[in-house]
Amino acid sequence: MSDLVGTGVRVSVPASTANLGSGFDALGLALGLRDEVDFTITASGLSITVEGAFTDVPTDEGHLVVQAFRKACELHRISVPGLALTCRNSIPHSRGLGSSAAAVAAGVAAASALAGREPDASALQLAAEFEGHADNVAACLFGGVAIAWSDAGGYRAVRVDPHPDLSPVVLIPSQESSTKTTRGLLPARVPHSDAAHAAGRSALAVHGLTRDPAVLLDALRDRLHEPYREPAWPATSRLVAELREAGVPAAVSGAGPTVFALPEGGVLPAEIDITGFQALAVPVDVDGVRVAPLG
Ligand SMILES: Nc1ncnc2c1ncn2[C@@H]1O[C@H](COP(=O)(O)OP(=O)(O)O)[C@@H](O)[C@H]1O
Ligand SMILES: N[C@@H](CCOP(=O)(O)O)C(=O)O
Repeated sequence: MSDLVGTGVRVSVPASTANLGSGFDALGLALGLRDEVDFTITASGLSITVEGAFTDVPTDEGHLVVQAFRKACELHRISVPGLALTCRNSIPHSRGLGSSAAAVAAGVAAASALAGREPDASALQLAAEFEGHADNVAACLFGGVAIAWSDAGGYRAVRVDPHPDLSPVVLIPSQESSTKTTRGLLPARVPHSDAAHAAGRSALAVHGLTRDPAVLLDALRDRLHEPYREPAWPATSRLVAELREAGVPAAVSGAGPTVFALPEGGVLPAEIDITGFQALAVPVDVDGVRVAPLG
């Protein structure tokens, strides 16, 4: 019998907004909207309880948190005879707010904790390999602004402190959009001038997110993914354009269809028409994943 039976951890994971416009597949920002998952190691079987606003997920081995947890347990050589999971979901699914990255990060962080480890570079590697988007995963694990990349050694990221004046508003439509589907809209090649545009703007975005938010209106403009994905969410593209026109730094959040905006003081100009979107002011999250023993 595993000596873990009867023990457990509570994991709290933040939402994240990836890309920040010009930083396609590279930049992420953690947001203070959290899912919470309780993992209890039992003698046998699998039970999953899902509470909260977003409950339409499998309740068997197909559950994303379970899949990531099992994979990470294998890596840490942890034997888990049975598992009881209670999920309290607040991050909207398939809206571009990193719900899948949060689910995977929760599973990986729980296994790390049972192995007596803090979530570290190997947790990033495992979670990003599993989920596919290191920009979301790094922001979710480590909080703040993530700069992510990959090389022959795997997925890497650095965390930088966000500027304290960032006051994000996310505008969430009821429409869902699958990240996998909209990645299929991206071309294999882009013009050299668009690549150069992205290099400059994404470097500027890091400066804006950390040192000088005044440059963000320019910095968040993108040519690498937003124009190609527009057919999947035309209303999102219109709202991003309207916000930029009004001087508000804005971008498509992740693979959409949520709109990410940084209005001054966290208040959108009254003239912006947000019909069809739910506006939610969410603070920047600086903590990343939190893990505590279940008591
Ligand atoms: N908390 C969760 N528990 C289980 N599965 C989840 C959870 N969050 C997300 N998922 C899975 O991930 C899918 C959404 O992933 P994706 O299309 O990448 O969108 P998002 O931008 O929300 O990450 C959901 O349909 C669901 O299958
Ligand atoms: N860089 C990825 C980010 C996907 O984020 P999500 O929150 O929509 O899953 C992409 O743009 O595909």
